[in-house]
This record gives sequence, C-alpha cells and structure tokens, in this order.
Amino acid sequence: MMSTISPSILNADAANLGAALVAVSNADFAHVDVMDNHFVPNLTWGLPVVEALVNRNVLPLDAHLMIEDPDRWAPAYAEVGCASVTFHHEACRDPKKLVKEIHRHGALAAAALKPGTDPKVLKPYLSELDMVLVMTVEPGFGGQAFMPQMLPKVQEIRQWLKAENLEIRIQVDGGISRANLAQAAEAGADVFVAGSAIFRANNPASEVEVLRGIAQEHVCH
Ligand SMILES: O=C(CO)[C@H](O)[C@H](O)COP(=O)(O)O
Ligand SMILES: [Fe+2]
Repeated sequence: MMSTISPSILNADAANLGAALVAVSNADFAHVDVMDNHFVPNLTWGLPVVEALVNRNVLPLDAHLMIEDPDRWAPAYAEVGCASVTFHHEACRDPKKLVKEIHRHGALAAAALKPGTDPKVLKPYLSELDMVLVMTVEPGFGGQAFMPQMLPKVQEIRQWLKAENLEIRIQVDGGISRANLAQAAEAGADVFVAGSAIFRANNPASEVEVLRGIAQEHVCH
C-alpha cells in the first residue's frame, strides 16, 4: 500500500501560504486546517483562502474541517477543488448524506475522530469513506505532543478494514515526526500529516523525504 505525506500548513507563515505549498511541493498532498473558533478554540481561514490555494495548482489539497455544521459547509470545499475533504464525526448530523455530497462534488471523503471518540461510531458508514482521520492530538493547535495512546485506535480500525477487505486509508494527524511516524505506520496508518516537524525543519522539502522514507519502510499492510 502506498504511503502519503501530507504537510500541514497550519504553522507555516500565514502571510505566505502559497510559498509554503511551493516549499513542500515534493509531498503528495497539502493538509489545510480550517478552524471556526466554535468546534475548536482557534480560528484559521475559510473557503476563499482555501480556494485561492487550490488555484495555485501546487499540490492536491486535503481540507481538514474543524468546524461546526460540516453538513452545510463541507461540500463547498469539494466544489472549489479540494481533492479530499475531511469532516469531524462529532460535528456531523448526517455523515452518510455528507459523504455522498462530497463525492458528488468530486472529492474524496474522510471522517475524523477526536482522541476521545470511540471508533465504533464509524461502523454505520465506514465502507462509504475513502479515509479515516485518527487525531493524535486534541484538535485546535499545531505543535502539540503526539498521543501514543491513539495507536490502539489505529490498530482497531485497520483490523476492521482488513476483515471487511476495504481499501480505506487511515490518516494520523497531530505531533507526527521522525520520532513516532514508524510506530503510527506499524499500527496501520498510511497517510501522515506533519506540520511543525516539516515547517520547523531547516529544509521542509528534505524533511518530507525523510518522513516518506520512514513511511515506506514501516507501512505494513
Ligand atoms: O489538525 C491539526 C491540529 O488540530 C493539525 O493538522 C496538526 O496539529 C498539524 O500540526 P503538528 O504536526 O504541528 O501537530
Ligand atoms: Fe489537521
């Protein structure tokens, strides 16, 4: 199975987000964290900024929506050209319908779980998803410490996917770095978001290569 490195531009220079994408253009995706100051206690950017970044055509974008009412807002992120749209299960009223809407607008659909959310909530619509995002920090801020206690959740979801022969990716997001990526890969993750580890490195593009090398060696399904 292919592994994917998706740099999060959350802690890049907010006045130069286009340049941040160019700095990691060797990655597979760019991860764009949308926060509304309601679902999480932080505010980033919204649809017009994300649309402008899509139009730079540097990398496919993965929008991680940490917002209330994704049922209303998520399809628009697909419509402006995000390659993948991730909503939080906890905020969503009708996940089955939302997944259909995201697909109808041409994007891959993913559901995210906060650290305290039992993965069993995904069971009713798991097979319709393209990806599951297991948060490895409390959503809201970059630069937090990776929570190793989330690895059993990754393992559990990977076992369900294997048992049901489902080709669904598992993304981990929060505190991922060269120190823990191998563990996450061995637990069953195959899409790795890293913000501070990449943008605080002297050379973000070479850090992408380092993380990709670790992923290729340890992704194991
Ligand atoms: O969703 C997020 C926070 O809610 C970010 O994607 C994530 O935290 C990336 O930054 P870092 O690698 O610094 O943790
Ligand atoms: Fe994120």
